[in-house]
Amino acid sequence: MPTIDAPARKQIALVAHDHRKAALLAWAGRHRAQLARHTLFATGTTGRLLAENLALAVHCLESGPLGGDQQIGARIAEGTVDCLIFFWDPLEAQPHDPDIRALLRLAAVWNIPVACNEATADFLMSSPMMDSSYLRDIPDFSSYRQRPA
Ligand SMILES: O=C(CO)COP(=O)(O)O
Repeated sequence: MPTIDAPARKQIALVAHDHRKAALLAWAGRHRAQLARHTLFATGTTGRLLAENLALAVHCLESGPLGGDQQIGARIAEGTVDCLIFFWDPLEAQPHDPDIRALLRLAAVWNIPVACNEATADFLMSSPMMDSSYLRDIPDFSSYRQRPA
């Protein structure tokens, strides 16, 4: 099975919907020192809040509803995301729901570790695999790519 070598310094994508941003900020504050050892990127507003409140270096993409979720999805397909922390809001419909579903779908396709709440995010951060090299299996899509049209 093909693998991607996720190095000790991970590329972590962070995303939170508006009603979940406070929870993500509180969570990120608890893990700030560890997060700072990785490469962080985020949808626009989430990234700005992380940078302003926690002084973390974050590559800010476009705001989610304006295409930020799709930008992260594209990076997943390109193999440049090692982990996704996505505090999505289970209690409010989002105008860009198709983009959100697409992002979560691509994370499943490419076997990306995903946390959608604090408890799972805690588990991810406490994993020894987060701070060391990790060989992530990716499915062998060669026969799918070569299927007859
Ligand atoms: O809507 C989002 C993810 O679906 C988050 O976008 P912002 O970080 O720009 O608020």
